[in-house]
Amino acid sequence: MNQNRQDIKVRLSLITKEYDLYKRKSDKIKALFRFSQKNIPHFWGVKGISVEVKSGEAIGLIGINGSGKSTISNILAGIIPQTTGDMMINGETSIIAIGAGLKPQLTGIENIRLKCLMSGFTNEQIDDLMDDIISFADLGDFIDQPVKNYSSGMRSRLGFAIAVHHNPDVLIIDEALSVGDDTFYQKCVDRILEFKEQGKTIFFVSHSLPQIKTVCDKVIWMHYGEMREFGEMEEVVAHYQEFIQWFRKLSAKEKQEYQDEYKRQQREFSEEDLRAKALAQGFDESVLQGPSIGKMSGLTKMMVVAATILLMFFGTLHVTNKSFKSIIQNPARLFSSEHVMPSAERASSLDSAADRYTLWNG
Ligand SMILES: Nc1ncnc2c1ncn2[C@@H]1O[C@H](COP(=O)(O)OP(=O)(O)OP(=O)(O)O)[C@@H](O)[C@H]1O
Repeated sequence: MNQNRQDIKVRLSLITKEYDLYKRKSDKIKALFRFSQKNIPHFWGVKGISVEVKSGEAIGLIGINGSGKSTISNILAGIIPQTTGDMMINGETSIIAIGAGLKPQLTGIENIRLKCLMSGFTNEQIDDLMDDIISFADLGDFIDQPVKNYSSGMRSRLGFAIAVHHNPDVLIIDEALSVGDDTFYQKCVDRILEFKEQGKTIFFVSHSLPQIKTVCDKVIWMHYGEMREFGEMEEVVAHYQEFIQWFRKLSAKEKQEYQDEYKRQQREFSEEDLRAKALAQGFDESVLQGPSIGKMSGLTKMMVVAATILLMFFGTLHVTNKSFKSIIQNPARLFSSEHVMPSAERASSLDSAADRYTLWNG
């Protein structure tokens, strides 16, 4: 049992992602100061998934468009926080998604240096790695061009070359192999298989079932924010194909009704539903907590606002050198330019004035 626990590289416990569907950017800022989030439409992109993955396993993420695959890969990579749930990752992660983290204005070489510096490499280490990364990306003269001039396949090559040279413990690949040509695809697959042999963990998001079959041992089938199935690759892929065949046979109206119903469930999913899920899966209450500041309760928000006002008040007192007592006696003094000296300070300043008078006048 202990051995098994040590071997676990990634553990997701009831992970959710709730998106706020703001109409305008300004609504997002306004919401920070609102005590209730009730009037903002919500959408649960991920509705509480739990999974344990071991070292050396390659996990495929499959599912129709909008089922939550990229949301999970972004949470795993730390690009976005989960709304609730626990995530344990034993080691470093690196994500390869088309263009993820690449700065369009910088050249290929500049992007390599920037991403490596951000990952904690020294300039000497980067100099040692640079030729290998450039050779893996195989972009010719384009390596000196700004990334904004790259095709999606070229961005994917650069992203892949950088990520595999970071030597991460957990490699997340989000559709990045779908845009490369056959030669590059084979080079990437070989490197992924090498990683697996070294005991690294791979998460592989793809719509291509042949790619999933080449790379993955196990598969997570995502369906409208739920993990519909997690298990051996062959079995889950077969069930997914059966679903796709069934879905294709539906009429346009039936397809629409099916999608509308699941989307409704994603909009109306509630904390009570999540609590029930936690209970059913044997989790305790702590798994219902999350890191998101936007989801603070009304009381917490009030306390944060009160603390901020107090901080500003005492900060102003400190900067303007006014005493708490004098402001309580006359609050208008807080905004006046008059300097109110605390009594002890006033006494000592009177003493020193008297001393100066004695010194000068004898
Ligand atoms: N920033 C966001 N704000 C609101 N909703 C979002 C946001 N990002 C994703 N979503 C919604 O969450 C759901 C899951 O999206 P996600 O991109 O994870 O799906 P996916 O399975 O990767 O889709 P695809 O196969 O099309 O790439 C979708 O319904 C999507 O519309």
